[in-house]
Amino acid sequence: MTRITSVSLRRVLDSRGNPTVEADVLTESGGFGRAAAPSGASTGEYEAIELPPTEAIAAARRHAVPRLVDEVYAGNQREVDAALRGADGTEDFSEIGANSAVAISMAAAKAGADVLGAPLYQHLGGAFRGENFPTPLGNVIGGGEHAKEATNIQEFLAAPVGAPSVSEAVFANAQVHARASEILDERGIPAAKGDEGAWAPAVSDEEAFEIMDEAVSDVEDDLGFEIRFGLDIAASEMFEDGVYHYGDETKTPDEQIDYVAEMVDEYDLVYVEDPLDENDYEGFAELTDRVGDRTLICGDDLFVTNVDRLSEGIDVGAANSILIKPNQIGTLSDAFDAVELASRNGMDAVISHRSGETEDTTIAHLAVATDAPFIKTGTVQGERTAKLNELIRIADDAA
Ligand SMILES: C=C(OP(=O)(O)O)C(=O)O
Ligand SMILES: [Mg+2]
Repeated sequence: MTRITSVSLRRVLDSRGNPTVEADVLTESGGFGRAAAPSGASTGEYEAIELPPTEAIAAARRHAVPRLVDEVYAGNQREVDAALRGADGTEDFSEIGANSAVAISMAAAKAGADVLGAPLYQHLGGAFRGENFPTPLGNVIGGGEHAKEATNIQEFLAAPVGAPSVSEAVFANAQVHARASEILDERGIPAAKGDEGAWAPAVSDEEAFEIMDEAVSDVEDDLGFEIRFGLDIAASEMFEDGVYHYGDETKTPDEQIDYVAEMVDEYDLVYVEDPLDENDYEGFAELTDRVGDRTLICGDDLFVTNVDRLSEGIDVGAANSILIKPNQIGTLSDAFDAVELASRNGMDAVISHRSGETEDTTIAHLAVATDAPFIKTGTVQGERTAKLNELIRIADDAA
């Protein structure tokens, strides 16, 4: 029933206006799945390889499509993803491109779900999923690689941890985003938006902390449930010549650890992603030791959704959380393996978008399927609201 009869690939636009790979998968009983690859700007050094879409499509047509069509069942995700790995033959998908691989992997999952008549989150997560919903981490203020002339810290993320429902959480983040805009106006600070729709004002990180704190407190008072905030520091992007660059100022790795630990306590941060360079397992371990009892220290560029890098991190206690981005590793099976390894070791897996996105909503289903405590997928702006609105629909469907 779910035998794949066709895989087609095309170039479509992503949210930055760049081309990306979209895949359509059809099965013999008429099941259909469509998915598109996202794309990062602050990519980790150890991510699977994204090829220029035209090259990725040509290579996937040559190597992967013949191994899938009439050979593999879309309902068997492990088999689909093993065929993709076999077709590629490298560790990092440098032959067919992680962009082709992830688009096909996700499209096959959707085609499998379509044939089974199950929502994607249930097909991926099983009959017992749909009970728990992730708290959305909403990017409200940001800079780094996502916006020029803005904060050094890449993302200031609202976290409505006390929201009674996923819908109320989604709307709370939108309200924090709107309140941050008012505060910027009150201070006479103009702000464009970055790649993910966060405000990108030319303010210091210190001022961004203050604005975020005020916006979160105001909306918390208004809505009557707990809202905190967190960060994606994306520190690898700041790290050069052994120090972290904050504009003209620098911090040594020890100073960076002290700074992040102080911010965790001063602002009661619930989440800190990539506080240190992607090669500094020991620094991550020291920071996790200091503040890991009261906040999530999450590895994005550190782990790149890769079980080998995660295993190294587990050995030294480098973090208590991992960011999961399917396109960093290339298939849903690999992403699930990383989630499972993390949860077997008491770590939280947070599902995430990329800064370059499409209307694809797979990660909303993935977050519910894996019981993720958080999903990072923006706050406003179409390619972000596509996932947030899908989460609201999933909650309705599961009720
Ligand atoms: C979403 C992120 O940005 P990018 O997709 O640019 O890596 C991130 O760093 O977590
Ligand atoms: Mg990150």
